[in-house]
Amino acid sequence: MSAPVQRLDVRGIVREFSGGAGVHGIDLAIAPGEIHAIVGLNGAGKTTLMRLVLGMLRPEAGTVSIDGVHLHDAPAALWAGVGQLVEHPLAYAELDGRSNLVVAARLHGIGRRHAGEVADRAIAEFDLARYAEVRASRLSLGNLQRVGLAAALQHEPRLVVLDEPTNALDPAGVILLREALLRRAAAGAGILVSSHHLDEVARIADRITVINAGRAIGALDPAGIDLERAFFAMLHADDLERPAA
Ligand SMILES: Nc1ncnc2c1ncn2[C@@H]1O[C@H](COP(=O)(O)OP(=O)(O)OP(=O)(O)O)[C@@H](O)[C@H]1O
Repeated sequence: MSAPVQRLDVRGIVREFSGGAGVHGIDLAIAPGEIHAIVGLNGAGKTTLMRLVLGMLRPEAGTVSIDGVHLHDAPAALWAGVGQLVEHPLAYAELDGRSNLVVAARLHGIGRRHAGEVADRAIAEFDLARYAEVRASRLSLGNLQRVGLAAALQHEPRLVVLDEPTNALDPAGVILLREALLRRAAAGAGILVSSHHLDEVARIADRITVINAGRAIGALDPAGIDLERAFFAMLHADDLERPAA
């Protein structure tokens, strides 16, 4: 029997910056229905890895496949099945929240007739009704983040990539996002998420990969009891083994 197609399959990906920073050969796979979290200190390479996965950065070596399709062969339609929030929330400052969502839905291949309906569902899902008609430029950071997350998830992507998505969220937003991700995973999406909040990650992730100095150095057990201690022990052992360049 052939191996099932992974939502995301990253093999030996490398992108090095001057001074030795970057990503130095990471393998990572996400099966349908799986939530895979990456954790690491500031500058470990999480965002760089996500930018490589999304084709925003070109790798020097290694491959990325989404649903079995190599990125360099990827038709535009493949991106309609991806939802991402890496760096700034997608938002046109002069458009209100709902209009931003309609534009994002259209960009992800949702037809004109359905885009409004999709946006309205996302507004309900992220509790944005009060802000639907507020210009993006006037939204608080957290509400802008909610709009960005809604835009990343509303078209029901098969692969979701989110970089530190809870950073600007209030506790209610954190819960809404958690539920939104669990629903997508239950429906078969693969989800890659980075975070600095080990406890939050442990609540939703099936797998947690630790990134240090541009490498994947091990996994944390989401059901483990003292994730923080295990995390720092892993970093410490890796730093001893491979002193900083
Ligand atoms: N375009 C670039 N040119 C040079 N160096 C870069 C570039 N992009 C990232 N880096 C460096 O690569 C390393 C990894 O950065 P990256 O943003 O991937 O880390 P991160 O794990 O996402 O960190 P954080 O938790 O702070 O967001 C850092 O040392 C960063 O300064």
